[in-house]
Amino acid sequence: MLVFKFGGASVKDAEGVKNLAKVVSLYTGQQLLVVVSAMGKTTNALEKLTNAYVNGEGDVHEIFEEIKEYHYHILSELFEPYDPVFDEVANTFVEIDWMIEDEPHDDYDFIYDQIVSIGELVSTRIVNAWFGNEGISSKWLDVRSYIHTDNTYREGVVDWDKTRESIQKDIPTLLQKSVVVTQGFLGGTSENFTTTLGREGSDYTASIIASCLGAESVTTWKDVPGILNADPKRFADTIKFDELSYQEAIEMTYYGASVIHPKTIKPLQNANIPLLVKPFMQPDAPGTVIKDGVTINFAKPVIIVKEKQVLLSISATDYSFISESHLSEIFGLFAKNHVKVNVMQTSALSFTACIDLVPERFEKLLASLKTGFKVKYNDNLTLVTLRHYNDEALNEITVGKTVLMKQTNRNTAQVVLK
Ligand SMILES: Nc1ncnc2c1ncn2[C@@H]1O[C@H](COP(=O)(O)OP(=O)(O)O)[C@@H](O)[C@H]1O
Ligand SMILES: N[C@@H](CC(=O)OP(=O)(O)O)C(=O)O
Repeated sequence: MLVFKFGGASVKDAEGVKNLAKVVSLYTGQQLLVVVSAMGKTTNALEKLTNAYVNGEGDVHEIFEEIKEYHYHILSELFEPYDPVFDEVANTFVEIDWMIEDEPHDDYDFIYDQIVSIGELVSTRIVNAWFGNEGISSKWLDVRSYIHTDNTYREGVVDWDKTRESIQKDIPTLLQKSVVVTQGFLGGTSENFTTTLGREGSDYTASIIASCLGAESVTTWKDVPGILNADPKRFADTIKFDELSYQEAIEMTYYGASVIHPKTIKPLQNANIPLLVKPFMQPDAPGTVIKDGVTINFAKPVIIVKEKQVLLSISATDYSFISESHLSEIFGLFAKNHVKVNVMQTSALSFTACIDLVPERFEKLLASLKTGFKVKYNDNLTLVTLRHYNDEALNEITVGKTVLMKQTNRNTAQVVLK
């Protein structure tokens, strides 16, 4: 069986939904499970809606109307006015209406997941209904009953045993009868609340399902020809990799290559399932295959750019040397606040860490660090990682910028730039 993943860019409008069905039609006769993300930039819009509802940042109803309008416009281009899919979509959106009727009482991350998840629930309803229209026999599946997580909202941790059992129990039989359409990015807790797996987590969903079912391969359909040595939106003259090893792909995504979610590769490597990254507008193109036993000579370095970085400098209040017990306390606070360290350095008197700016988490981290340490920070920075770097590439990347931190080893160079 095959697992396909279609991201937001592939279903950003009615043409995208039609194209998705055309791609799927090329695989008629194969057992196929299709994972779909929210349409276009819907997750960003739902994040805005959550911020408006919880923090009063904007007009909740106005933002919600725009989200509904966007989806109803796509629906009107695909279906006749009285198609049952209109009610399915309305019944899904109503969950948000119920939530925003009351004042927000719950934790931000919990509310975020209950609201933001609606994007995938709606997009899969639309894709599934369009399959019906096109004569593709399909079944809509609520992934929250199959991918079981703990209650770490916004970063659900998968309970692999429970997930494997649920997926293996039902899905193989369903796949014998029709294409299965399900949501990326979502999971469910044991109390039946919705979790999300981290932004851009739909690739990971495809990988979880494929690994539980021992799929032949996973294909993520993208708006790029495959995996390139750098993001083509930032760099000209990129080159495509025909093949990559699991190891290289893990390193690239770990450092922030946003083309694939970082958690995607490992489960596939463990089960020896190849990951294909292919362009959804050119389904016959070879794309990039990530698999075992690939060695390549990197003609150009791999460049990974991460924006919205913060460089934190932490010292002891009595100006004593930074000791192991200080570090242990600092890392305890990073872990407690779910803040990931991208690069770090210690000197005699301070510990410096480059982290992603996730505003709500950062504020909490800062407050707790300040109870025991002196903290300074610089925000709005960029972290650039070069894999298989050379001095020329490293110099080029830093031209006209101030380097606030630099770290190199044999394979990888990292610079934090202002
Ligand atoms: N090394 C890279 N190779 C290809 N694309 C990259 C790379 N790094 C970043 N990207 C970006 O990833 C985007 C595709 O990923 P993404 O937007 O997550 O897809 P989707 O949400 O549709 O699954 C591309 O449009 C490109 O701008
Ligand atoms: N919709 C979610 C999950 C996801 O993976 O989306 P995409 O496949 O469009 O990156 C997000 O935007 O984070």
